[in-house]
Amino acid sequence: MHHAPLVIGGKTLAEASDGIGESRDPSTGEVIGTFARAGLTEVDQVVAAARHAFDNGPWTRMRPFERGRILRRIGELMLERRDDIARLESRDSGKPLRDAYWEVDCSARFFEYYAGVADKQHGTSIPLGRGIVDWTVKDAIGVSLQIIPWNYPFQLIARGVAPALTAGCAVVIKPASDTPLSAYEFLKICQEAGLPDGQVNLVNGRGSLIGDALARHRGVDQITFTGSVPTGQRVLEAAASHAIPCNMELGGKSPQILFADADMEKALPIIAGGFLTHAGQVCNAGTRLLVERKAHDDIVSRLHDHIRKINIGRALDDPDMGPVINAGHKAEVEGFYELAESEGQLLMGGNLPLEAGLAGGAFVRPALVTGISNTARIAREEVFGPILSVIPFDTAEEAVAIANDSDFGLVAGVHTASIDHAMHMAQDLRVGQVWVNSFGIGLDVEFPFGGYKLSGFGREKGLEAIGAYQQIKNVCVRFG
Ligand SMILES: NC(=O)C1=CN([C@@H]2O[C@H](COP(=O)(O)OP(=O)(O)OC[C@H]3O[C@@H](n4cnc5c(N)ncnc54)[C@H](O)[C@@H]3O)[C@@H](O)[C@H]2O)C=CC1
Ligand SMILES: CCCCC(=O)O
Repeated sequence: MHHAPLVIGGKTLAEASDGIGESRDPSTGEVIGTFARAGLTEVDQVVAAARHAFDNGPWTRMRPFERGRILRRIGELMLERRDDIARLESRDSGKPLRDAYWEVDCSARFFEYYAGVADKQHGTSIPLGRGIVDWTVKDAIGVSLQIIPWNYPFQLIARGVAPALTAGCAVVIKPASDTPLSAYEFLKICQEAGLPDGQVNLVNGRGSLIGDALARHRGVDQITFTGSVPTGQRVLEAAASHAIPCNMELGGKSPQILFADADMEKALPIIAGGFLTHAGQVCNAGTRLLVERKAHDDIVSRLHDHIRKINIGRALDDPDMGPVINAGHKAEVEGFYELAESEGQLLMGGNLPLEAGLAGGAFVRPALVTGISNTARIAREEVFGPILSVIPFDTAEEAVAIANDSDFGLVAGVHTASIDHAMHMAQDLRVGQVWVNSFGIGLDVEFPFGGYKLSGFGREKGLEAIGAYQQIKNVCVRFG
């Protein structure tokens, strides 16, 4: 049985003021671990520890290339421990084992990538004429609070913490209570790689209690949040109470646009992967399929054949699709199936695993909804489950209009053989990222990621992410 303690200022605390929480395996419902649940007492302690590390610790004074070496070592240690971390993450979050391996590999890539960026944070020199020298420096913003959701806990810690450390920040991590275990593996790796005490701290606990108190704390200088829109809005209110900047990565209802000229054989697994990965519990899941009318019946029949064969099972057995995160979320997803049935036609796939031992698992079946328009609730609301709304269109202009008619604007996929269609979509879609003949490529940490509209603001990944953790200082010197 795993136990995740708090880590504050380098000290490991097995117990905390809000008691002990339990973490369950979504595949079976079994308790697989416990965690020390921080309360308000530890909120003050953890912010003080991060502040102390930032204001007085060695990281701030270390040369950037030396920071880079420690960041690189963190990535190496992740790869050395990938079996243990992937198995723990697969069990705790319910994602198929191969996806958990991908998550660890991707986390290591974040540290490799930002290790190389650490010593390249140049400022600019601004010409103001003779007798004046003016330049900018990129200063670390201070203490970064990272509020993490349950869908990709290990990877989303890496995604935010790597650029924060690269910029010179100290960090407080607040994981989601459904997936509290892998964050402690991350802390152990940081300590072993030589990261100074207090530079990264960990507090598990209730979002509405410690998440809110941390976001309001005057000792926090910046927040990176990934999660739902309503919680993100609460975090923004808390941040506004002391006027600090936030990176918000919220929900989506991302379109995949299929033109009749696309190579259907190639498009099919991409479209399916877009809404089935991690049982649809991905912020950028492609859950609206906009299909050119003449290809509608063909693709629906191919997709239905595909989802009929989906093997659903225990995450550690590496099925096509594992469970959703918990019984409460399963009930919510099933509520959306009922809604879909009342709004259109529901085509189900997969078979629920009924073996002994799996009855307590939070399994749902993948589904397609047809016979709806983009005004249906099922086409507008984020389900965070494996359900694809299929909507026909007649022209490229209509496809863009439907795609953009959404509260969200995270990503979009376009499947076409026409360069004109591809470029038209890339230009006019109101989303943070457009994929052409692909959707969510492998281990890429190099490009920016983030949304328009209710999908949030700020960018994760790539060189753009560093800016969230820096502020610009200008120095102007007159001489002679
Ligand atoms: N964009 C994304 O990647 C994600 C979206 N979601 C969406 O959110 C829905 C609900 O999932 P939840 O786990 O309840 O997500 P949530 O958005 O409530 O939780 C995300 C994180 O925020 C923390 N939190 C909760 N209340 C807080 C507060 N008042 N102040 C500060 N932090 C707080 C949570 O403890 C967790 O660490 C899902 O069904 C899905 O639709 C959930 C997870 C990830
Ligand atoms: C795989 C990256 C997941 C991103 C997210 O759901 O927030």
